[in-house]
Amino acid sequence: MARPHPEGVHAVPNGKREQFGSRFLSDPTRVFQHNAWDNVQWSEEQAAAAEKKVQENSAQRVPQEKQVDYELNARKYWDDFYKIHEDGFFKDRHWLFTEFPELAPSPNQNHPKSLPSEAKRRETLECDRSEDGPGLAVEQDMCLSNRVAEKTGAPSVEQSVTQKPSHLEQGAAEFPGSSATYRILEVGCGVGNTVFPILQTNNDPGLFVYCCDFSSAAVELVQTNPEYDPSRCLAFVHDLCDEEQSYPVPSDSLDVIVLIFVLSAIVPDKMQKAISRLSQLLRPGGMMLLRDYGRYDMAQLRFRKGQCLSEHFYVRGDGTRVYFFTQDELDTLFTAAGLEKVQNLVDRRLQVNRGKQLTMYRVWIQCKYRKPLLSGTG
Ligand SMILES: C[S@@+](CC[C@H](N)C(=O)[O-])C[C@H]1O[C@@H](n2cnc3c(N)ncnc32)[C@H](O)[C@@H]1O
Repeated sequence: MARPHPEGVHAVPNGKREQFGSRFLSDPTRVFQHNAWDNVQWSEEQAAAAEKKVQENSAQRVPQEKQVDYELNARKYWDDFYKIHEDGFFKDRHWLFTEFPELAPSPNQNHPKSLPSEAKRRETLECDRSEDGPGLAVEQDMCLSNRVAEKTGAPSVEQSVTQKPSHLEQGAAEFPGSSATYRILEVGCGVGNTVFPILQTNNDPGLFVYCCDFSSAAVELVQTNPEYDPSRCLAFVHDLCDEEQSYPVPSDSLDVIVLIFVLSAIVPDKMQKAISRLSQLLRPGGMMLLRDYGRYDMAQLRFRKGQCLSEHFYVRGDGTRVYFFTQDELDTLFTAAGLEKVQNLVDRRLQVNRGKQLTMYRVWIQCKYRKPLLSGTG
């Protein structure tokens, strides 16, 4: 262990794998010279202060009837979020291919986005969002998605919510993307900030990308994106907590499943079932990839009293919810689903607002878990 610095940061020890970049703060007087510092480790004092802050902001819980509303109307709160922000909120994440090369095992090296510069990567290695966006109820417009469905041949929003994929009913081998040789599913895809970089970067002709979200507003934005190509991609509405709803692919059919800042959005007691169901879709040797919020991330410390739903689970001002994980919790979720650990890392980053002279300590967790080659998973 390197010696803690009095200001709470110190450089990583020599020889440690530089997973998340390599700008280390060894001289704290230089903190405002760059926008971000990598692999920042916390002092005991800083960790204790974070724990105290969380104890304080979780002392008063959201009343039970409001908790029920946030659960029952979770989809509506996210729909409202996307109707307000459309596709302007989350940034495209071209760092994906550095952290998760499984998404583009044979990338087109000529594509400008396939090999992100370190500067670009620093800029985008986060999922930042407003914690207190206004909640605004807007009536759903299902017609747009149905017009899109007509144009693209994709299932309409209503169809994809209510219809079971026919191949599952009939046991047929045909399903969307069944002729592909490399299948990726992104769950909780939002407006496609992961999907479109994958489609741009991974030029494997055998690639097929499925992506889903329970917000029909988000899925519409994916389907209406000029880069949406139904011969390579299927966007559909799906609630990963809904055990009655089938995915449009059979068991053991996916090479990769991606979860980027989505597991944290669901209620903790539904996480295990959701991961176990997804695990069944992976082919033996297939990988589940996750990046999500870590315990004591700045976003957790910023919550005010009265926004806590249960331990480490909070509701934002706009009604969307977020959980802050430990590495062990994620390990338990994945291993209980029959997967084996390939990677489980914590990324501690110090972001700096040089104009306002502010420091922000971010904590993200990144995991890769594989379905064993010979197993009875589940
Ligand atoms: C923080 S956003 C991340 C979006 C996207 N993965 C990205 O990184 O840009 C969380 C996403 O999860 C979706 N989501 C939340 N709960 C879900 C559920 N039960 N089933 C499917 N999607 C869900 C939300 O609609 C939202 O798009």
